[in-house]
Amino acid sequence: QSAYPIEEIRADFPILSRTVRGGKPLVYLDNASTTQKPVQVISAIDDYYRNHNANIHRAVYELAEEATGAYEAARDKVARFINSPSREEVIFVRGTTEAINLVAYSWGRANVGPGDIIVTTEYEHHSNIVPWQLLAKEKGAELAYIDIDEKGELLLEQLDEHLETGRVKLVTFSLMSNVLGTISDVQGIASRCKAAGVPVLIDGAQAAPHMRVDVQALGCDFFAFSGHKMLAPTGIGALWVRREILEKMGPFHGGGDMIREVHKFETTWNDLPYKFEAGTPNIADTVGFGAAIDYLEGLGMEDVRRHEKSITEYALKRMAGVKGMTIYGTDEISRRGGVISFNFADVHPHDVAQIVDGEGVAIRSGHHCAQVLMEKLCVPATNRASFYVYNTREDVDALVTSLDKVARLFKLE
Ligand SMILES: Cc1ncc(COP(=O)(O)O)c(CN[C@@H]2CONC2=O)c1O
Repeated sequence: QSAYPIEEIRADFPILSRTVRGGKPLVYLDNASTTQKPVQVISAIDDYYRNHNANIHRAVYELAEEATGAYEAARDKVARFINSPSREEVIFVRGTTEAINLVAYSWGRANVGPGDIIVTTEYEHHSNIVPWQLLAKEKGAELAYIDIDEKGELLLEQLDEHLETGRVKLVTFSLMSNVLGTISDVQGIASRCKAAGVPVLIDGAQAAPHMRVDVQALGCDFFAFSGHKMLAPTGIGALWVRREILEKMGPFHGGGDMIREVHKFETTWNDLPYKFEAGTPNIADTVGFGAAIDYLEGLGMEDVRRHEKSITEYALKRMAGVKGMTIYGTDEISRRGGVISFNFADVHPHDVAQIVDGEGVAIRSGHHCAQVLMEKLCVPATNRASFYVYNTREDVDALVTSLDKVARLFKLE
């Protein structure tokens, strides 16, 4: 669409001018793994260390006030970005993995017991399966799955069956699959869980960077996502918890800042959200997270999603013409994010990625931390191309040209 300032956007990402493999222009199509950073984010971090660096929340000198102000301003930006009812419900964590582990530890241990069921789905990332396996094993609870159909859509009648047992204590799922791109029927899940009085955790790692997220409209109780998948540095992300639940949760880590008073044998906790932010946090990268949100808000999440739908639709069409290609997931573009996983007949994905890399195109080959899904697809791994705000149709053309080369090399028909 003409209004989308793709050239100005690309100029904001120095790394996109790189060449690789002997002078070939970099075509970066592994955004589901991590995204590149605009100069606005890089400069925000640089400026913080050059001019405002101090530890936060404690000292009274001006530098510390500036550092605290920058850190807490980032929290306000995150709260607005996900339409949280308040800033106190936003906890900074390292990323989605830590966010989900915090819920499993601080909420799960106090609320899940023997015979209880935690429901998740077949297409989850390991960070939304393994913490629940650990909790279930420790508590004598059970893990249950919602299966997917051949198009990667969740079979919600299975959720009904699990809920009918009356033993379900949590339903936890990805709003968008990082492998299939499937955008799940969150209204269908949340309405069923609300009717059954069961809390919902949404893994928003793949969704939050790519579509407007409104935790109030989603009707979830926990929402986890990572900064590095949305133009921000690694090592910073956020967990949103509905206040009524958060107020009842015990702390995750003990230490400085999360306390009010420490005596030899008794300690009282700090207010929300600081009760869940022990120790010196990742201040500079949090400031970078805020700058990334400013950048995305500047583009507008509706335009981000519109651009990605256009690129993904174009990619699906062009890739369908490549010989020997199998594409996983739905071709219903309104239910698919900017992620395309695919395989070539019996060519190992690592061989495909290697040949494609030789043409300067960076895609991912592997199980994408979703081995339960790989079992379902009956493949050890897939190739995955994933798009973001700076990708172009020319990037897709470069991908398809390199995939045609794979088809020729392996004489695929
Ligand atoms: C859906 C989903 N959930 C959880 C995570 C874990 O996030 P952190 O690693 O930031 O804690 C990821 C990361 N996506 C991975 C990262 O590498 N390749 C991927 O697809 C993800 O895509």
